[in-house]
Amino acid sequence: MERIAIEGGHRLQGSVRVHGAKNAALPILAASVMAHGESIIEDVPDLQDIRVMVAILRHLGCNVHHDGSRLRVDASGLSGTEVPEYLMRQMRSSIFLMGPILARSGQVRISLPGGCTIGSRPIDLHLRGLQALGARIEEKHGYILCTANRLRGTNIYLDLPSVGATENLIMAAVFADGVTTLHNAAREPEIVDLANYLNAMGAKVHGAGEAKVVIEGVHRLRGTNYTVIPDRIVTGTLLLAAAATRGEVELTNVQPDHLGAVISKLQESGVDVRAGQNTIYLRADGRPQRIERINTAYYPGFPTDLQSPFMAYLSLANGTSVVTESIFEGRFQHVSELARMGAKIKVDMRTAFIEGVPELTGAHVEATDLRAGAALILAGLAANGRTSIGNVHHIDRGYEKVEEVFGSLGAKIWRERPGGIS
Ligand SMILES: CC(=O)N[C@H]1[C@@H](OP(=O)(O)OP(=O)(O)OC[C@H]2O[C@@H](n3ccc(=O)[nH]c3=O)[C@H](O)[C@@H]2O)O[C@H](CO)[C@@H](O)[C@@H]1O
Ligand SMILES: C=C(OP(=O)(O)O)C(=O)O
Repeated sequence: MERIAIEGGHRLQGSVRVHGAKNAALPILAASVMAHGESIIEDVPDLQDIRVMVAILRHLGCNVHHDGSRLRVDASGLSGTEVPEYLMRQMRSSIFLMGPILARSGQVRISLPGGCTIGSRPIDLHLRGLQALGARIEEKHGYILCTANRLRGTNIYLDLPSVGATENLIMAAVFADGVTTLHNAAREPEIVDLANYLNAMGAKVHGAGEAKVVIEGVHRLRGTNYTVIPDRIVTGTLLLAAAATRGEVELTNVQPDHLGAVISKLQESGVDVRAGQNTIYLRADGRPQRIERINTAYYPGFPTDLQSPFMAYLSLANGTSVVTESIFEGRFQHVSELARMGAKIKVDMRTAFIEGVPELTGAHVEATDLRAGAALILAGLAANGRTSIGNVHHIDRGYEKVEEVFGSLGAKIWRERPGGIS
């Protein structure tokens, strides 16, 4: 099994370009099955989840050409309506195929998706929304079969602003008869990106990024050219790693507006962060100041995906910080791994109390999920001595060429493969 090794204690310094967003590219690729004609999608990151999505698209009969970060998808010959279980299980985003395939073909058969084990992650809101649009849903032997001759526009009230349910229902509603209004929709930037892509193909989605999204049904979508937004979670991870190593970095291809809550907390911790139009500069000189409170929340609140990297950073703070995880009930698995590196963190239900220590020490640790893995990289970069991180496949789901990116900023980080090093 591969591991990531880090010789800690080197300041991150320099400039790096942030890749396109996984969580935007995945629903956009799922939406591409709705078009007659080729879409050219730019700045798609080279990640394991993307490779799984490409495998699903090909299985469904789409023509997909992968050329660096440019993907050409032509779904004119879409023939399949079923996503096999072994592909469904490999990532959470396989669920995004449900709305588009149902909308285009009138039928879809899937099983429950995989993805990070950070909580129970039900899909009840996706299913109830599709039922409201007129789909029949049968759940049998671990499979979900959705059928509908025609979907009909309606009012849908989401109990909570789920990102995935909002995306699935917007996509399904694009081909519904009449108008669909989605209330209490999620407002994440990735939803705006999906709506922009759909609209570029001829859809009529209004209000994405607000709590009320209105979708006027259309009959057909055409292919288009589209560039995915920069990854705000990768941006945040790089900023935190630079801050934890008391470094100085400039990130390019970023959208600072998407990171308001994170930049504000970084500033509160005492680092100099300045946002340009598509750049962010950060410089950190000493230990972080403690943060009185971080509460993860739906966008534009503090993103749950940056909770664990921020906690790794705060484990070095001057004083005790308090972090509450409000979105996923199982997203503190990094705590016991950070403890192996000398972090002092106590957890009470959904709140962690992080008593900052002057230094972390390298250790043998395991990534339990994608962002927990990112937190361990960050801790390893700042720690004294050598850290070895296992279960690297989690990290590869969300960070492209992770050791090259950090290496280009001066980190001593490499991948160890059984029988060799690279
Ligand atoms: C591929 C992708 O974009 N993943 C992101 C997406 O995940 P994902 O789309 O899975 O997250 P959701 O916004 O749906 O989940 C938010 C909360 O709603 C609950 N819920 C969700 C759906 C449902 O039918 N019923 C239900 O109860 C979940 O258990 C969770 O507690 O948004 C999360 C929240 O920002 C991020 O952490 C993930 O990185
Ligand atoms: C939780 C995440 O991903 P997924 O929803 O794909 O499991 C994430 O990107 O942090």
